Amino acid sequence: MEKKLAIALDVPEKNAALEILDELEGMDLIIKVGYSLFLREGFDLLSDIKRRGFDIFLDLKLHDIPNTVYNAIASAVDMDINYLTLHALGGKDMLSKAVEAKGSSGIKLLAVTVLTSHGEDYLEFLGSRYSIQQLALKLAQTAIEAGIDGIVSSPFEVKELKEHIGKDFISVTPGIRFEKEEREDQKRSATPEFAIREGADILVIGRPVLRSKNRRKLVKEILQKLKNA
Ligand SMILES: O=c1ccn([C@@H]2O[C@H](COP(=O)(O)O)[C@@H](O)[C@H]2O)c(=O)[nH]1
Repeated sequence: MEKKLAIALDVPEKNAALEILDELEGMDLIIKVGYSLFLREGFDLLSDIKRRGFDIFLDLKLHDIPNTVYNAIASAVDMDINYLTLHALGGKDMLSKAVEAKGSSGIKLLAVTVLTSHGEDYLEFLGSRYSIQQLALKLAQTAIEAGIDGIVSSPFEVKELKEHIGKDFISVTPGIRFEKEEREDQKRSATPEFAIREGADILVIGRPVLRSKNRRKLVKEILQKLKNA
């Protein structure tokens, strides 16, 4: 598939969001809206995003009992969104119900494996007998078997997932940072070049773009890297 860039619109409210959307208008981008902005601004903001020609990635990271996730996704299919996340940790039954609720709608369901803010120490703390790589693969395999469209992981797991999962899927990688840039809370972060090389299909980037003095220029540069891949 054509490689894409998702901008994480992690800003506190609508005016800040619109300023960024206006700056990026006309570019071939996915706009990722997390639950903090969505809870504050709701569907109106999603319409603003669509009106500017962007695809919408609603990052709600659903994780609940199967029936509740089924109902959430049944509601989501009526909205004009392109991608929606849920946690693979919710298990096979939850993932299968999500796929059932999605039905024939065009929405792409993306399963989050191990958050990019976690390191091996967190799995040790949980008493896991799996490494991050192993757990991400196990969760991704379960999600893809259930019929989920894509997998969210750090760039470090992409190659292994692509090699071991016998089906096509969309690989989505947050945790993107430029060389020598502050990683903040991202423990498994990598450069755009690395993520592309490993086979990621959608790169998700938030703060490095949001804090840039010239967001449009920076986004253009990343899009060029994706185009050249
Ligand atoms: O494992 C995950 C899953 C989702 N995210 C989300 O991606 C962006 C990353 O933002 P940055 O500012 O580039 O760190 C953010 O919205 C997260 O909620 C993730 O980082 N890791």
